[in-house]
Amino acid sequence: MPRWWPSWRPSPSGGWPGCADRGRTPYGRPGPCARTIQLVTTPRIAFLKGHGTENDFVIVPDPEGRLDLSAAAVARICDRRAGLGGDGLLRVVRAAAHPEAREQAGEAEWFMDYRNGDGSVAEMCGNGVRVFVRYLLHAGLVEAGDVAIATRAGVRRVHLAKSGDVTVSMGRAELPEEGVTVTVDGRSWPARNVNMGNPHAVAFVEDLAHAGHLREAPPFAPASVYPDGVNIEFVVDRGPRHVAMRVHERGSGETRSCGTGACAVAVAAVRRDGADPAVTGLPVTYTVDVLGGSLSITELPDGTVEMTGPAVIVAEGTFDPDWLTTALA
Ligand SMILES: N[C@@H](CCC[C@H](N)C(=O)O)C(=O)O
Repeated sequence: MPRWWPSWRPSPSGGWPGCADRGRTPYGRPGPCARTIQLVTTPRIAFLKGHGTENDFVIVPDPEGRLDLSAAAVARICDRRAGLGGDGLLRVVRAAAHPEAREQAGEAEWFMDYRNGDGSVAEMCGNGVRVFVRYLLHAGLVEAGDVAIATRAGVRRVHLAKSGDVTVSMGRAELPEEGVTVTVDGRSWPARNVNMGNPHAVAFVEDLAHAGHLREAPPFAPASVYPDGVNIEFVVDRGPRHVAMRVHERGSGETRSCGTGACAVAVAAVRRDGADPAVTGLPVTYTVDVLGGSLSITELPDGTVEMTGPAVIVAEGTFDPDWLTTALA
């Protein structure tokens, strides 16, 4: 049974709905309205905070899909000074309750509605999906073992134990021929185009410092290769089957890790190193160091990419209703 179970939304007028029809939770148990007057006037929407290799997220459980989170509201929640702070937001919605998931979720009961820190929608988040499943386990909504999660990039299968690292089957990478040239501070590199459900441009560089401050998205050309923007990874070698990366994430800026980015980097390194499992018939594993830790990425002979890494829940609480009403307005 989840500990936090939002079942309210602000009324269109900005106030909170009365409790006449809200006295019971979706499980039929008495809800707060049935118990105290104070909670009637201050209904609480839950949040949690979590991270995977320091790519951090605000988690908002919204099983019945009742919250209307505009881009501006997400950006406000993810603001590190005026809000809770996060690289992105994970809204936890039942697949059956979300129009983007209903048709394609298959056996997946839960849909990961991922938003970048600026409120933009992205297809997939590799660190996010591990944290998402860690939350489901924490809230008692799934059991340890294999769990299917619906995302905008399709269903992803996740293996999690009660504690420790989480493994995600990230699907196959797409490697369109056309790449781009990325430029920072007068230096340019060719970047490989790798799609892990979301778009990445992977540039092998001599020194990670050459990526500069990464406060703004580095320019790339031709722009037509990524009409919806791109995540850009800068990569150096650390040893055999071992690389390190920095990333500028579309919609979030420089982050301390990007799971889909680490997969894209490993897939590009596999091709560069002539270790393609489809050719050798052997799985190959790369360690990808990110600023916030390390991820282990394996490509299998059928082209499937698996990612293993940590997923941590840090805190849980409730939004101040007045603040949230303003943020959602
Ligand atoms: N941090 C994520 C990727 C999040 C989405 C990305 N910024 C995009 O817009 O595609 C990850 O761990 O994969």
